[in-house]
Amino acid sequence: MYITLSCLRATTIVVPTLIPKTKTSTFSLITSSSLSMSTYHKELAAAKKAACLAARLCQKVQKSLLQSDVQAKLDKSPVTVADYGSQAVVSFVLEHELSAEPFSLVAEEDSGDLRKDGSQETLDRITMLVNDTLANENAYSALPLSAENVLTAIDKGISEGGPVGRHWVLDPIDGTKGFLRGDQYAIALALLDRGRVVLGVLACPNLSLASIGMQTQQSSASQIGCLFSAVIGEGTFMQSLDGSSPVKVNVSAIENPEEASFFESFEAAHSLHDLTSSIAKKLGVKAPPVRIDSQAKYGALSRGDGAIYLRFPHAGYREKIWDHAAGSIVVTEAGGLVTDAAGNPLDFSKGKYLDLYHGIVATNQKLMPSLLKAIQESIDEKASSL
Ligand SMILES: Nc1ncnc2c1ncn2[C@@H]1O[C@H](COP(=O)(O)OS(=O)(=O)O)[C@@H](OP(=O)(O)O)[C@H]1O
Ligand SMILES: [Mg+2]
Ligand SMILES: [Mg+2]
Ligand SMILES: [Mg+2]
Repeated sequence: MYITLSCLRATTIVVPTLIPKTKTSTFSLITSSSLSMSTYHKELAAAKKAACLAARLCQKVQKSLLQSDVQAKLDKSPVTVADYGSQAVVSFVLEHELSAEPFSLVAEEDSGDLRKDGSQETLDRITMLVNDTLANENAYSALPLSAENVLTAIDKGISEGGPVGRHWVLDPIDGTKGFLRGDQYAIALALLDRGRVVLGVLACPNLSLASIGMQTQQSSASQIGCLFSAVIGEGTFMQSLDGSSPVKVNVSAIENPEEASFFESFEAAHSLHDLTSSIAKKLGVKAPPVRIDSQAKYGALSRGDGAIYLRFPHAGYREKIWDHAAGSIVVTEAGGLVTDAAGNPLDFSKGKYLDLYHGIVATNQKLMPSLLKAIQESIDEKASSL
């Protein structure tokens, strides 16, 4: 039996489907034995709803991006009306769907620049986008939101996180540069419970439902827009952003590194492409790197499109938890491993930043030992050549 799951219906339960698993597919469908009410089912439904609504806002903006929609932050990185609007929508929806729980949100954006003189027009545009996005949500009596309400919703993301209690972690648009290019980006939302990631949702509006891996022929007719979701101990699922039934996904089972392909940042400034190419060479990887923006890389990895994700930022860069929290649980619940370059698990309990040895590595359990060895050799060689 099928029941369509709309990701916008916050209370919908995952429903069993009974189609046999194909030999080549890394997807498997949910069986009735896996149907259980998880500890985080309410939070998962709210997170999916928030991410889908935010994705809708982002899609609307990406279709008709105006020059005035884009600004530079203090660190010179770009931010758009969609980053702010997405953060306001997610913050508002989570707080209203889970009103019985204390609400703490660690998020990338804040309203500082929007409160400055000369920002009124931008703020009005964001407020209009947020209200348009939430217009059909009749359950929210607080609508329509004023500009001040929108600023308040954005600033709920001020929490520092940490090892105590629950904290939502949000990147309202991960891969803003990809978003601006019309390429990949993700709305990445996770829940920390006592410092551990227990739930993650990744909305990837420009990612096809079909594989983007090297070996698979891409169909231009493939539907675009994926929603990945994972709850601790329950696996990772993928569905279309407009609400198909979720299918269970698994990371690649490839054991021979020569057959593996790897993902890395599109932006060379975000990861040392020369180091990753040396690692790939040592491993015997034949395929060229697949460079795509954002945590869409984690989503693609979770369904086996590629076998490895390598991320080695330039010296001095500190990774933020919102760039990895949702993606890491999406991969680990699909059977993969996500560690730093020494094989240590990522520690999300330290506040906004991750303390890492060199970089972040994700792959399956079989490939990880040889991958870590190749990484260490490449790091040592690079250090001795300096
Ligand atoms: N110098 C440097 N090094 C490493 N990482 C950086 C750097 N600067 C930014 N960022 C973060 O990278 C996030 C974008 O993710 P990706 O690198 O995977 O995508 S992309 O290739 O850059 O498009 C991006 O996330 P968003 O700001 O949400 O887009 C940043 O948090
Ligand atoms: Mg980001
Ligand atoms: Mg961002
Ligand atoms: Mg940013």
